[in-house]
Amino acid sequence: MPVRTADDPLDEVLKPPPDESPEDRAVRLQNEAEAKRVSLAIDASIKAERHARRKKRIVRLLLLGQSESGKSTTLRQFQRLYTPTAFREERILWRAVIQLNIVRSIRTILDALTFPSTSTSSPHTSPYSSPRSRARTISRPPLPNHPHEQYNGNGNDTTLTFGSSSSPPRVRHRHHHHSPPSNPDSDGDSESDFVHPHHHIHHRSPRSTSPLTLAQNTPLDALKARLLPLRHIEALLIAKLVPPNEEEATHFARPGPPGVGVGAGTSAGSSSGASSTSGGTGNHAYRNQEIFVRPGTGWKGGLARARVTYPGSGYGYGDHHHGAKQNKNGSSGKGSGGGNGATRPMSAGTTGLETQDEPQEVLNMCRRDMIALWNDEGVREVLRRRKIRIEEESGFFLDDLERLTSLKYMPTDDDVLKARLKTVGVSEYKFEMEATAGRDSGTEWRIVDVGGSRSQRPTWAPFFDDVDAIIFLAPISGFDQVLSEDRTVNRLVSFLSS
Ligand SMILES: Nc1nc2c(ncn2[C@@H]2O[C@H](COP(=O)(O)OP(=O)(O)OP(=O)(O)O)[C@@H](O)[C@H]2O)c(=O)[nH]1
Ligand SMILES: [Mg+2]
Repeated sequence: MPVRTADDPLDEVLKPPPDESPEDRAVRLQNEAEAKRVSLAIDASIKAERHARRKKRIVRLLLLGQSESGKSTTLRQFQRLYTPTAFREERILWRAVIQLNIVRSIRTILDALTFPSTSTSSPHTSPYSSPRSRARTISRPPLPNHPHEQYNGNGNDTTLTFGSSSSPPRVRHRHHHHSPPSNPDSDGDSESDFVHPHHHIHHRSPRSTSPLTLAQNTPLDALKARLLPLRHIEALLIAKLVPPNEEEATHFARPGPPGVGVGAGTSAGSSSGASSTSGGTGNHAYRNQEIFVRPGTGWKGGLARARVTYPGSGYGYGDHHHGAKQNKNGSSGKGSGGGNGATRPMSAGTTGLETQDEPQEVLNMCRRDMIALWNDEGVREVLRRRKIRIEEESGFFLDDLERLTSLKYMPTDDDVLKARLKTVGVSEYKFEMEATAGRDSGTEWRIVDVGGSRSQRPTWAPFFDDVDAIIFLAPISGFDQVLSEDRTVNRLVSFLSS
């Protein structure tokens, strides 16, 4: 039977040496007292933390619904109502999204004028065309492939006249001839869409000078040339919004054939890795696909010129991003980042964003032309006949150009809520109600925002387990609309089967 030499093996290890001097003994005792003090402090802190965690109520909320149903908008509403200070500080960062929304709306118009019906302005392919018109065109046969509607590559073959011409509607084809549609008012995507008392489409030799003008007597070609910098701005904004390592962050629309549209062949310029941001030989299939970024703060961080740490800010900028193929137990899962001590972009007034912003300067420079373009009756008529209702689309700001293009423009709360940036992936945001929001502090809200398009829905599954509430958003306008990702599916039907 073994003989015990000590009650505690540690005593054996830690016991003082037998020949310890009185001085060494004093030092040792002092060290032991200090160690005990630190240990007790750690115990007390752990106990207090446990107590606080038990006291704090955490509410987990999952936002679900189709794409464009308003999930991210609802999230922003939460931020606006319950963390107003943080929301206000962040508004300047939304300016880039609003700029991009504007630039893309303008390009949609110019594309509609430049590519009458074979290109992206077709309701069959343009995400900017009204969902209603898309719904109506679901079962239509493909567009007639009229030779005169095809782009010939020189960028000058199709020209439009706008203005107060009293000439009757007419279509002239210098190189091609075909019979006009039997019913000019039919709902089809026919040549008749482009015939209007106030404008005339015709083809001319590439060398001819455009006789065609906007109502303000501005030749369309000249206007397009003056709006060319918007192409660069579009690429620049995407490069700003998309983190450098984001491979599929954007299906950025590629420019059309050389020399056509808002601008052609403008490279991404300062692109810092935004994939396929531009290029002169783009594939039309990608031309008008909607731009998206991963949710979370990645794009916001990219916009901020400086960062600052807000200890105890109570607002979780360090939201947890979950990739499309990642479940919530993945490497970016809960428990890290966010909350106190999170890093967040600095806000307006301190970053200098409002004074040194190239896109804003370019928009300011182009504002007269953009306003003229949008307000031109002939242009409106072309859009109407093309059934492109950008004013019904999310991210529509063209009615507010005067204000939005000011050099000192600061997005209002409403602007931020209206801005459209598609979500891909899943992200969790932490909120702790600010005292100014008039609510009890102590409740932490964790809101999960997901991408709503059909390809994104498998990523929702892991988040059902651990939620206190789910808000499923269903836009009531969807009854006669179709999914942008599949225009053969009615939105309401898709919603009911989600
Ligand atoms: N008129 C109107 N527009 C709204 C309303 N709610 C949201 N919107 C607009 O509709 C768009 C909805 O976009 P998001 O909130 O980004 O939609 P989402 O559900 O997050 O879409 P995905 O990120 O693609 O899944 C925004 O541009 C809003 O401005 C509303 O109640 N009325
Ligand atoms: Mg969203």
